[in-house]
Amino acid sequence: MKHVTGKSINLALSVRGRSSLKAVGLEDEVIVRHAIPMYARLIHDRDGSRRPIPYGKSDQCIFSVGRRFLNEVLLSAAEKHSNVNIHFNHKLVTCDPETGSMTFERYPSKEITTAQADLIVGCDGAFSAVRRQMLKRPRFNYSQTYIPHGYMELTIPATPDGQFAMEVNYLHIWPRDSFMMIALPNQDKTYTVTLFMPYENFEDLITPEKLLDFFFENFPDAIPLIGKKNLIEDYFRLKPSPLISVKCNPYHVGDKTVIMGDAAHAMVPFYGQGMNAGFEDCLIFDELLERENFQLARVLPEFTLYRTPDAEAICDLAMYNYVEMRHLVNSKSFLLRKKCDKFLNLIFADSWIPLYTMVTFSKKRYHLCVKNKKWQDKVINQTIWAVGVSASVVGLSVFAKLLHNHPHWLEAALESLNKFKLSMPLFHN
Ligand SMILES: Cc1cnn(-c2ccc(OCc3ccccc3)c(C(=O)O)c2)c1-c1ccc(Cl)c(F)c1
Repeated sequence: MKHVTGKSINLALSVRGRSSLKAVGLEDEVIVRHAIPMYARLIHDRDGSRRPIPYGKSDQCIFSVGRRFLNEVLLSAAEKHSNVNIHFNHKLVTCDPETGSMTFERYPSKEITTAQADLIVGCDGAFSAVRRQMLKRPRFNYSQTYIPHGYMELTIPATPDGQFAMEVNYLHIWPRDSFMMIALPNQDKTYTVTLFMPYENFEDLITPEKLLDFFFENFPDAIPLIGKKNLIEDYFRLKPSPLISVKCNPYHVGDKTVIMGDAAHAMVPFYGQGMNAGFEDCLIFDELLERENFQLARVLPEFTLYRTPDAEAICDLAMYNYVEMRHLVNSKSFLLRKKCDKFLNLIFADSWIPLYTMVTFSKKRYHLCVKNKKWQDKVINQTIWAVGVSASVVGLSVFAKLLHNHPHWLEAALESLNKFKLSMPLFHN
């Protein structure tokens, strides 16, 4: 698979994305025919040990799907509709979001062609050409953040006998402080490995020796899996891709233009929700079309109003995870975090659900996941505080009762304290 800079080779599909595929009758084709379920994380430690942490019940899994396969399935399904015309190799050069006029440059002829739309739906990614035109309009809010980390995709080939080189139904994670690496399985028995690292670290690894030393120190078990030759060739052939988070508002212009997916809310990949959020945009937009009887003048502003809090919440959660995960210096801290999550969920059952579980394995609106998490934290803190206070009260009353029943214990304690003070020159005033 040729690496296209900035486009990950495989993606994590979870329940939100599945629901959108189901709505267009493609869930089985993607899930049954192609996707590889990952029922747990497999945390790789520096010493080469691996520990699985299941996502939860057996039906709670995320799926690894290939971008190319997904594109092919979606395009094939779209072109089956007689009213769909697909024009490849047409780059949108500019558009007028208010009138729906569009100008394209054809590749490779560079011929300019125009078109007029009743509705422009801009799903053209984090560096959207449609959004660029919206940006020129008054009262269009926009913010973007490049994080110091970049990412590079490497490959773990299949074994000589054509099998997966690692355990297959896992999301492989190597948590290493500010370096993070993950691997998702592909249908061709390879793994796509994504190395997340500050650009300055990528820039430090300028020779094969430095690269191998770095991997030997941080990801020793990955060297034989990727292969030294492949690692060196891929690493120096590719360039790290930037990671950007984009928020903007509104997502529409009048009844003529709407943006969705990364064009509307690009997020850093540390929640594995980018594609799921974009697919969920489509489902929500479709439901609004039905509900408002295709009145675009109502549907578009409603889409902005409804979707903005959720899109911004998941952008914030992904950035929050980016910060959090860098403090998981090794697998033990990652494991501890997840064990705490599991313990609290066991103790507080349905009133305490790990945030990752709410986001990944439910369709609860993203902003309500955050709201619920804040409520959960408040309840936990209050519960722990109450347990702490009552334990102290109980402890003190037991202590007072003991002293009441054995007054000589207090005399003996005070006498030995005096002796200790006399023996310590520090206490002499
Ligand atoms: C592609 C994909 C799909 N889901 N996730 C994901 C993300 C976060 C997770 O935990 C957050 C957390 C763990 C421990 C402490 C705080 C937060 C978990 C998990 O719990 O398994 C899984 C990723 C992913 C993407 C990039 C990196 Cl670097 C990564 F490690 C995983």
